[in-house]
Amino acid sequence: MTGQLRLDDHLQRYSETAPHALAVATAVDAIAAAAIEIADLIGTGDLADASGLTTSRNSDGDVQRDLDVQADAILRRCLGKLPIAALASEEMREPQIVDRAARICVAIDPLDGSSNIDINMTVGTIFSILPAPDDLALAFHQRGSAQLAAGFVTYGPQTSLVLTLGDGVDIFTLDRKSGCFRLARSAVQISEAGEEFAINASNRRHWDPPVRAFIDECLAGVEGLANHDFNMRWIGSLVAETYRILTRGGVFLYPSDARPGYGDGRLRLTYEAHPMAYIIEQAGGSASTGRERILDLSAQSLHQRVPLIMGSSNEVRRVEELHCDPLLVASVSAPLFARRGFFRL
Ligand SMILES: O=P(O)(O)OC[C@H]1O[C@](O)(COP(=O)(O)O)[C@@H](O)[C@@H]1O
Ligand SMILES: [Mg+2]
Ligand SMILES: [Mg+2]
Repeated sequence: MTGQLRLDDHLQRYSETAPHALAVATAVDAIAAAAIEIADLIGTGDLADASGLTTSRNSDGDVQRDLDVQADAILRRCLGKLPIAALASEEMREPQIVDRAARICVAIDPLDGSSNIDINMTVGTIFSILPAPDDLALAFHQRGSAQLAAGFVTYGPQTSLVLTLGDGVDIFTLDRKSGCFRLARSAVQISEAGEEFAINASNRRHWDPPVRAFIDECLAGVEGLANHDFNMRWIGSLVAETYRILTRGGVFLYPSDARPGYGDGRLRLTYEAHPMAYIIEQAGGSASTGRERILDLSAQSLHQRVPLIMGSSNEVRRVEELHCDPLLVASVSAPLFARRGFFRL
């Protein structure tokens, strides 16, 4: 079937199955239409201009780029025509109540990784679709496990839409000639053991001991307790990192650290960590803060940040073990216990 199935056929089939399914399918279809417009916008014009800073900041204090604002406007226009109860965006201070009678709520990061746009790097759109609760004030305070669907689009060499409707993960690629998304990979699975790690290593001195111990293990490779070598990647774009993990396995970490404002890491729970965690788990991987499963968390505020460690289950589990056990952290740091140390020849 790969290469044959179009996203709209896939959605039509799905929309015949569950109570919220038609609303979810319509929303995904609208996001796909918006993504084609955003891909066109990114693909034309001067990237330096498009990445230009505006004078405004979003609710999280980040300076908005021209493209952040335009991507947000395109998505809101496409989604605004649909029966959606509430819409939340990284670029809006508060959620917008759209249609109180509707069955679903949508949260979006219109342009993820936008600080990279001027260097022609992959950026993307992330989305999370939730059931509409009776009290819409609680729309974006639900646990991640309540999500009905989640996905992201990458604007890279190819424009790809990664989607979970709660039954595995499929990847559709934009066929530019016909202007529609076609199935490229279905039932994507992440390997249990990973051989690549991704973290912004410039923050090493600010990390907590368990994170430092884990990265030290990765760096020690065959000479440490991990017992195999790792490669390292850091793209600085969550969508691109997640796509890589879905393709090659491995682990991504944006942990909390000691810098002011980074006590809960950098990534936002509702429209970054929740949808990515849902996708990663649906592909057989794991997603955690280091102490708790991401999908068990519910946000106290819309733009709440959360430490995010996700990818191949073995590596995520190891990070969790290190968070639970200070003695283990100490043993990793002690040269006597290294694989080729005093007690291990
Ligand atoms: O610049 P840093 O601290 O390495 O952060 C990079 C992270 O920030 C992000 O760009 C945050 O997303 P936004 O661009 O939507 O704010 C992620 O894509 C990426 O993983
Ligand atoms: Mg983002
Ligand atoms: Mg963004």
